[in-house]
Amino acid sequence: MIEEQIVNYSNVQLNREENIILRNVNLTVNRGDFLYVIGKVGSGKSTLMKSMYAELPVEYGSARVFDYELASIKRRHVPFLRRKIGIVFQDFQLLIDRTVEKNLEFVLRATDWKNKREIKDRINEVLVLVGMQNKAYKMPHELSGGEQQRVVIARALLNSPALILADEPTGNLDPETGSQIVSLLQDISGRGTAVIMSTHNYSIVQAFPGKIMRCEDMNLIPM
Ligand SMILES: Nc1ncnc2c1ncn2[C@@H]1O[C@H](COP(=O)(O)OP(=O)(O)OP(=O)(O)O)[C@@H](O)[C@H]1O
Repeated sequence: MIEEQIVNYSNVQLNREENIILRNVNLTVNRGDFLYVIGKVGSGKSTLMKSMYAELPVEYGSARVFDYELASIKRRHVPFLRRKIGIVFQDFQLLIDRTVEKNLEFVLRATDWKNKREIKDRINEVLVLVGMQNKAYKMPHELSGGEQQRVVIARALLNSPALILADEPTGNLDPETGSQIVSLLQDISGRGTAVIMSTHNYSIVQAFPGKIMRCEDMNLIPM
C-alpha cells in the first residue's frame, strides 16, 4: 500500500529575517503519523510549524503540504491550505466574549458553512470527540485550562483536517491534564489525522510514543 504523504520537505531552509533558523530540512509525514518536534528554546520548532501553514516563507528547497508547494504558493491559495490544517497552540485563543458553541460556530461560518442544522450537528460531533458535549453553553472563563484546550482541539477538528499542528499544546497545563490532551491527540491521529506536536516535555514523549525529530544547531535530526 502506498502511504498518503501529507508533508514532504526536501532540503528546505527557513529564515527569520536575515538569520537562518533551519537548513537542509528533510521531513516526510504520512496520514495518521504522530510526530514530536523537540529541541531547546529558540531552536526552531515554531518556525518549522509556522512554515507548514505558510505563515513563514520557505527560502530554499521544496516544501509540499498536501498538493501545495510552499516555496511558490500564491497568496490567494493560502486560505485553502489553512482550511485543511487544524492549528492548536499553548495559549488557548478562544474568543472570550461568547460560548463554546458560538466559538465553534464562528469558525464554521467563516469557512462557508451556512446550513443551521449541519452547523449544529458538526459542533456536537467535534465536542463529543473531545468529551465536551455537555459544555457547549459555557463561556471560556467558566472552563479549566484543560477544558479550554479541548475546545481548541474541537475547533481545530471542525473542517476534518488531515493534519493537526500542535505547538506546545500542553505548555500551560498541569502534568495530568497535559497527558490527557496528548492522549486525545493520539486518539485523533489513530483515526487517520497526521499530528505534529512540539514539546519540551520529555516525560510526555516517553509516555506517549511517536516519531521524534529534534531541532538542533540549525538542523532537524531524526531520533
Ligand atoms: N518574529 C521573529 N522575528 C525574528 N526572529 C524571530 C522571531 N520569532 C522567533 N525568532 C527567532 O527564531 C529562532 C527560532 O525561534 P522559534 O520560535 O522557532 O523557536 P522554538 O524552538 O519554537 O522556541 P520555543 O521553545 O521557545 O518555543 C529564535 O532564535 C528566535 O529568536
